[in-house]
Amino acid sequence: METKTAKILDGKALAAKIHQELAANITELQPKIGRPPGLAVLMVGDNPASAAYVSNKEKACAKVGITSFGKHFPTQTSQTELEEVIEELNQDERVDGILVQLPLPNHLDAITLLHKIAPDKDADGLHPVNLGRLVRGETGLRSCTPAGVMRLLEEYKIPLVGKQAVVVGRSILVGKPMALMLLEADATVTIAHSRSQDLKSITQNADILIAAAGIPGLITAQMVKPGAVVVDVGINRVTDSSGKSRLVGDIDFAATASVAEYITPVPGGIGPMTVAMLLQNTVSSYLRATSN
Ligand SMILES: Nc1nc(=O)c2c([nH]1)NC[C@@H]1CN(c3ccc(C(=O)N[C@@H](CCC(=O)O)C(=O)O)cc3)C=[N+]21
Repeated sequence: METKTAKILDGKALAAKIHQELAANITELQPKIGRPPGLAVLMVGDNPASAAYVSNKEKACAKVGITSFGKHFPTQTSQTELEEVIEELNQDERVDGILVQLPLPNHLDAITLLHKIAPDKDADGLHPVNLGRLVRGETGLRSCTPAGVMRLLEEYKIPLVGKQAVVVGRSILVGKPMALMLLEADATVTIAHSRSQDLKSITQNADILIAAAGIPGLITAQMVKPGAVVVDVGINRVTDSSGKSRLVGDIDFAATASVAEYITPVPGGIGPMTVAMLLQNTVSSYLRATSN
């Protein structure tokens, strides 16, 4: 019997292309504007995963010509101190984007902190003003991970109008804004989550299935409709039987690849797209800040 294999939605390649386009834009604009775009990345504490992500973001900035203002604070840093730093960055004309790396240490209130970021410098697109703009279909900074998913689907010309899209996960970071963006693109959207009954019967209807629950192996091949487009937003570090650590998504990739028409890999799928959208948001803020 012939076994089919899904085509790969290559986020890593598209992210590289977007980086090149942004770099070319910046090279052209910088002499006219008189300064490069700037992104401030605030990290608190020494969570090794966060440190690795932050360092990736800073490297990506350097590659495209965005100045990164890295601010690394000790774990005990107070809420007031961080709020003051954000206030200064809001006023700093060299800074177009501000990002607070999550998760934060427990004594800090992430929500209150994110509220302090000037909405037009909210490179992560997580400020309530930007989420509200998304609800209303207004222009604004869009959350990076779901924006990266949409950009990747667009690149491969995946039809969305009238299609059944199922988002598994309802976080503020991914699930909720993802559902809104799919709705904006005229898909018929269902949000499933940890309390959903009979998850399989829901996912089996999906023409477009987005897994964003953060649970390794949650989506098995039996849960996927043949010919579906499957997007894996999960980034889970697991230790395999030989004791080696590796990244896996929420989807059983090997088995699902023989059922789906398209699939995103982990790594090399949505992770790099998230970083590309962060840089793109920073450049849009730069254009807006300098165009008047
Ligand atoms: N304020 C804030 N904004 C975020 O966007 C944010 C955050 N906090 N906290 C943590 C999560 C996680 N996240 C990732 C982004 C890219 C990759 C990525 O590029 N991953 C590579 C692999 C990297 C590796 O090998 O470790 C890939 O999937 O190919 C992963 C994870 C952004 N986050």
